Amino acid sequence: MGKGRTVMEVGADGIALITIENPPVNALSPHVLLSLKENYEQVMRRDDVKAIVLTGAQGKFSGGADISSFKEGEGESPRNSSMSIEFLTDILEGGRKPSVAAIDGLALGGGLEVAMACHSRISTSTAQLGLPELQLGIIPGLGGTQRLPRLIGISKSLEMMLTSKPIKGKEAYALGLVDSVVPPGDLIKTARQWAIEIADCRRPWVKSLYKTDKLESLSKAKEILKFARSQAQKQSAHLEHIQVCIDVIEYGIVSGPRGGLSKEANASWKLQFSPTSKSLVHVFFAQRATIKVPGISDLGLTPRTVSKVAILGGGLMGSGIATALILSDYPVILKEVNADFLHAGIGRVKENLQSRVKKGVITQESFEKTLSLLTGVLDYEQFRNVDLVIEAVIEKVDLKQQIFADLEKYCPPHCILASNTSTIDLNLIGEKTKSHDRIVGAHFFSPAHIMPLLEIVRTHNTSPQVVVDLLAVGKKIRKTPVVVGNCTGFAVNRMFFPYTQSSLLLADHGLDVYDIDRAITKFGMPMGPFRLADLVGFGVTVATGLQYLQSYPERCYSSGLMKLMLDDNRTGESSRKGFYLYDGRRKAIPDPEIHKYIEKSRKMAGVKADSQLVKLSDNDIVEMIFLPVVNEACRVLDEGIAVKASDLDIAAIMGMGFPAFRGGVMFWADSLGAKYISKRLEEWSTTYGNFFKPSSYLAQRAANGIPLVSNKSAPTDQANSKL
Ligand SMILES: C[C@H](O)CC(=O)SCCNC(=O)CCNC(=O)[C@H](O)C(C)(C)COP(=O)(O)OP(=O)(O)OC[C@H]1O[C@@H](n2cnc3c(N)ncnc32)[C@H](O)[C@@H]1OP(=O)(O)O
Repeated sequence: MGKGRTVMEVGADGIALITIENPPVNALSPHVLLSLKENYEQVMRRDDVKAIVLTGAQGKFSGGADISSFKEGEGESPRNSSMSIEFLTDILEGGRKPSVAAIDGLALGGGLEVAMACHSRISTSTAQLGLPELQLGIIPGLGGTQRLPRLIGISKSLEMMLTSKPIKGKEAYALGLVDSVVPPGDLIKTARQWAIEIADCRRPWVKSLYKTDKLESLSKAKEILKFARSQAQKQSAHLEHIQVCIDVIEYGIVSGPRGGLSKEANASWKLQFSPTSKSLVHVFFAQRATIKVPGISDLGLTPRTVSKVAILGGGLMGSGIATALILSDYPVILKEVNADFLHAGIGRVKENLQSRVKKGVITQESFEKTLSLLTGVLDYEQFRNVDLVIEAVIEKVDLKQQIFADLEKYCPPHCILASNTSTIDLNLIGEKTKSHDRIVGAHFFSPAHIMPLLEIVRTHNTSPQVVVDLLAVGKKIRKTPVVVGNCTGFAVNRMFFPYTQSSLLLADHGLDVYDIDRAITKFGMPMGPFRLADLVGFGVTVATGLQYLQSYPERCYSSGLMKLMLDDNRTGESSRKGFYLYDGRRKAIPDPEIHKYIEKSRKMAGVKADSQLVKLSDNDIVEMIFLPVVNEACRVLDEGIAVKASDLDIAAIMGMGFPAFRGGVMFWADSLGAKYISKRLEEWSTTYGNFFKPSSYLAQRAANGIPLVSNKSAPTDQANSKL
């Protein structure tokens, strides 16, 4: 990110046009803000300037404060307070000359806050306006908590801040956040005219900070804020900054906006250095770094056009993938083996789309249009002009081998041949073909049209062009791709296996499964391992567990617990009986009966209930479950299966539900330190066996006293050499 600047041009009409220039998103770096302040000090002095139009270069107003500079200034006194009060409030908003913001593209965070300090805002209909600071663990720090409620009311402004979702220019106009919506070509001209009219007192000179007409009454305001506070407490108990944001808004309403500004500035500065913000900022950059893959994205390859996609298998995965693709305008051919299966597959796609219509995400009209992109087939006839095939049939090696041999016959030679397998070695799948360079894994997560992660699995033979093509498809369907190497379980499932196994080990050793689920949920996972096993179904978990046992026998804890329950027709949520019992509304109710299975499983494993383990604290439970996950993540990195540690953070957050506010599994591990993790694992391995044995990568880092991940977003040397 460059340091940026603002550029000023004074026209014969007396308008100073100030343009923010800091590609790619015109972020408000300290340089940009300083330069803006200097421009303003100059225009206030110049007699030839009547009014100011503020805009952003390259069709983007501003993407907000420069996130990469957040770590600067820790321990110093707040910089935001002088910016939000002395500059924005006293010079820009309080100055003798009016300012109009001309907004195209983005006005996010600090960008929108600067625009709100202007006396009027003109935007295009497609401009995106929002205050997404909360998603970074901070609160708006340039007056947003005070000006937005005064421009559009508390209810809507709370919604915008709490969801971090931007609104488009048209909606902003309806709410009163912008004063006019014009085509991009008329933006600057209109803003100039508007600024002149304000200066000539032909239009109102509005200071947002002191507007009151949109604010709800004090009693109503308190009611809205109380409700928001209790909702946030229920949904995001770990996230203190949400409560701080609500407090700051309330303070401004009760004590006046000027006091609100100071409180906001201090709180936002402090939050910037909180562990939550550091984690979420790491996640922001880690997510954007997943597409930077050495030996792939640095070759200067251009993605080839993918105009048509074919999917094999209309089950849960295949139909979800088809839904994701047609929703992004890809024409899709869905192949099944018989008319009944095909009918069911298309039915699933329809249901996925219908649920969007019900939620108001798409209209009935766009439902019809989207569905018309899907064609069901029973043979390969229409595969002759597809550019990408995604196989999503059941996990049977011989079936997949036959399918890939057929695909080689029927698809054009340039067509990418992808498999959605979650565990099977891709070399095995492609064994009966000569097309190894175009075979790749496209591992989606269920439900595929909703879950944001796409694991792109490359073998030693997959061509970089194919990976580049798939990265582009992933971007178009709005998935976050993580490029990984080929092995049993790839990255996400490799991390999932020890998660499930350590939970089963603890249960066999006498720990209450409901206590485990509670401790893990308290840590921030959406549900505990046993509730998750019920959701996924024991059949799948037992089958994938076997694959792991075959591939990595030296470090498996093999528990018979789920198999025992499966044999008794307890399959998980689908049979309304798993570790929990389920009523008709999916409520999970603990079942004392499960002790019977645990007793049996314990006997089979030849272990005894351990009085030490039974007394474990919540923190110890979390560590006994997640430190083996960290250990496996270290192996994945060491083997070059993942290119960089930050990719594993994203894979854990988006594929496993690891709490983003902890920064991902490796970022969290670094907060504990390799030495501590290795020591704990070593202790447990002497008592409970090899399952806990620290990997050589971890042990080496611990012994040498270096952080687990020395440079979190830099590729490992091993990754370069092995992939
Ligand atoms: C004081 C204030 O209240 C505090 C704030 O303003 S906090 C900042 C608030 N703003 C935000 O949260 C916006 C964050 N950015 C985004 O959501 C998206 O980047 C966007 C919608 C602006 C653009 O999305 P998109 O076009 O898909 O591009 P995207 O790949 O995300 O970003 C392009 C590049 O700009 C960088 N970038 C985007 N916004 C940035 C920002 N605010 N600061 C620093 N870098 C930023 C990205 O890291 C990326 O860099 P890279 O090319 O080196 O990987």
